[in-house]
Amino acid sequence: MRDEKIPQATAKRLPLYYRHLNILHNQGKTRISSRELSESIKIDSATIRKDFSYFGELGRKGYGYDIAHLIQFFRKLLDQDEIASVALIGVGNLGTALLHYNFMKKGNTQIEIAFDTNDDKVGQEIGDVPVYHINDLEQELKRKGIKIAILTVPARVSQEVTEQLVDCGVEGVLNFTPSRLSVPNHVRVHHIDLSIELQTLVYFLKHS
Ligand SMILES: NC(=O)c1ccc[n+]([C@@H]2O[C@H](COP(=O)([O-])OP(=O)(O)OC[C@H]3O[C@@H](n4cnc5c(N)ncnc54)[C@H](O)[C@@H]3O)[C@@H](O)[C@H]2O)c1
Repeated sequence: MRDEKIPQATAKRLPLYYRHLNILHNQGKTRISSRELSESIKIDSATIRKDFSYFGELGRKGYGYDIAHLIQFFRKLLDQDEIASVALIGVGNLGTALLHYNFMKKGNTQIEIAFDTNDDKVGQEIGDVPVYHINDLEQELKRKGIKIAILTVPARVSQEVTEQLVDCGVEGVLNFTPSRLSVPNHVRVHHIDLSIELQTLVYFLKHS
């Protein structure tokens, strides 16, 4: 691999390539051109070639890409052989839906534990995931060595809960709340803001 930083946009597409290559592999395909890959994955072929170029020669001119080789390469790159344990904070409408959604079928992440303040939820198992009281956050996260959290609490408590998470050693937060969170430099926050995605879609429809 070249010794240069991979752009965030490229890094975000890697799991998509990995998932799609597995689908093609399961369909019995053994090799694919960047044009064919582009058509099936709906990303233009110049972007695919540029993304892949960060990792050296993954394909051959006139031959295309060997699918099994690419899968093996991306599996290693994305640490797919290791399962990342995740905690979910806030078992409301969205949190409950995510607990029922089985991440394992799609990748290498698994929600192992959930937390809430509501006594009606604490002690339940939702989608096979146990729900604990937020007061047990530190003890349970440290016991399980969990470093990634999904945040599905109301916006008004999101900063306070994030600070609790950071104090417990969490290094990555997938933030579903509309709040912009302040975190120390070593912590990474990814925002999933559905209203912004929708507004962006509306903008593109109007301006393209
Ligand atoms: N529901 C959606 O479709 C949706 C979509 C996108 C984003 N969001 C965002 O996701 C977040 C959750 O939305 P929702 O509809 O599931 O809300 P909700 O009110 O149904 O659920 C929030 C849950 O968080 C719990 N909670 C409150 N304070 C807590 C704390 N300090 N620690 C732990 N748990 C706590 C509550 O008891 C509740 O179970 C919100 O910030 C919302 O803006 C929701």
